Amino acid sequence: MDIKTLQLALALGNLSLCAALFFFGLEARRSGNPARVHATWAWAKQCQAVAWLLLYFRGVLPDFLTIPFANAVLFAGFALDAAALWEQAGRRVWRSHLLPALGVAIGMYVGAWLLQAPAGMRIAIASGAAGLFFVAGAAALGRGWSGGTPLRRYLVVTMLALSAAVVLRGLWSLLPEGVNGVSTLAVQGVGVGALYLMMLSNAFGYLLLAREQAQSELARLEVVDPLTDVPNRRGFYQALTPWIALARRPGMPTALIILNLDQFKRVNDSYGHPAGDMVLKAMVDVCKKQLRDSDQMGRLGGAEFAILLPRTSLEDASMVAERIRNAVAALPVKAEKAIINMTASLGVTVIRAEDSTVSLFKRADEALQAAKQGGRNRVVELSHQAVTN
Ligand SMILES: Nc1nc2c(ncn2[C@@H]2O[C@H](COP(=O)(O)OP(=O)(O)OP(=O)(O)O)[C@@H](O)[C@H]2O)c(=O)[nH]1
Repeated sequence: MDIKTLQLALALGNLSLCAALFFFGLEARRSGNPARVHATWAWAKQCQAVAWLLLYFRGVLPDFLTIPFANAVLFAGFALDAAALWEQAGRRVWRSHLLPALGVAIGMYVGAWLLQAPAGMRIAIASGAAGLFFVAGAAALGRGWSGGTPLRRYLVVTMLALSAAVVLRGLWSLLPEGVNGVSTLAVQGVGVGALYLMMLSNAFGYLLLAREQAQSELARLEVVDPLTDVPNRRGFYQALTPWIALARRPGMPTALIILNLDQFKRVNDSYGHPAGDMVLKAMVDVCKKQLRDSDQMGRLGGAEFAILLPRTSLEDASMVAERIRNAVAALPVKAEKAIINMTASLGVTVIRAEDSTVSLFKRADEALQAAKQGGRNRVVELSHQAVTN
């Protein structure tokens, strides 16, 4: 395959990825889920498609377009490829490293062109820059090496090998012509072929990271409440299980508080659902400020929360609950249209040796219902006696 055909294949390959990303974004917007994550990768593909097209038309279009400009756009595309991989790997700090590197690469290449340096020098600069950005991308994939899948490791090794091929092709161009008896065309072919394979490896690597990120987000949402960012019922039960087992052994008890915001339905009805959401988030912040790091708060659903207090007696847990009740009542929540005053009712109990999750929550719920029936804005411990109001 000659170089021109490979350049055209690279342009078309990147263009088809651009088209796929465009339609992916369209679908996402239609389903009300705007695709924000793929923007960097889409830019990378657009830059590369434009650059390869310009390179393909070398000799037809003016030199400044097909040499310095095309290469600068190509470097930007490679840098953005690496950036997209780093973003998918969860590290967005790439800009501080990749942007200066891109600036240096473009500066060196354009400088060499303006100074009319030999073509071999320009090729070496371009290959070095490309190799650097490819290694940066491979490093993003390689972050998960120890726990990585064989596919991930294969892609890292492939990308590193292709980076090495690209850099060696650049170094070869610095050698005096004819030294090795290898045809220049063959070496050029290896270089552009490596770039083609890199386009494919990069796409696989990117999609692999995107899939892993989506999977870990799904796994997180199974146990975390997306609104308040505390464990949901399932997550809270998971955190509770070892403490129920531990309650069968002698030692300090573990306490459980159930908190329900009073008349929360009225907030939604009067100020709207978004205001209700703001109140829920604010309540979590208020409660967390009253808790120790070792305590665990979860959202059981609606306006109901549970708080686990390891190594805490019933008396101490009631004091904490009372502190929370005071804090909730003392802090008005600023919503868009109003300042909302809230109160909360709380039921407190400790885990007993014979408890199961069901019996524990039944008791805590009885205490909570007693607080509601006693007039709300109060704490009741399992003895069903209101300790305060
Ligand atoms: N804004 C918002 N509201 C929610 C959410 N989940 C449930 N709700 C609403 O929360 C309200 C729960 O009210 P309840 O706890 O049953 O009752 P209440 O009005 O607080 O009254 P008492 O508990 O008896 O004091 C219902 O109106 C639900 O529609 C949510 O995620 N956001």
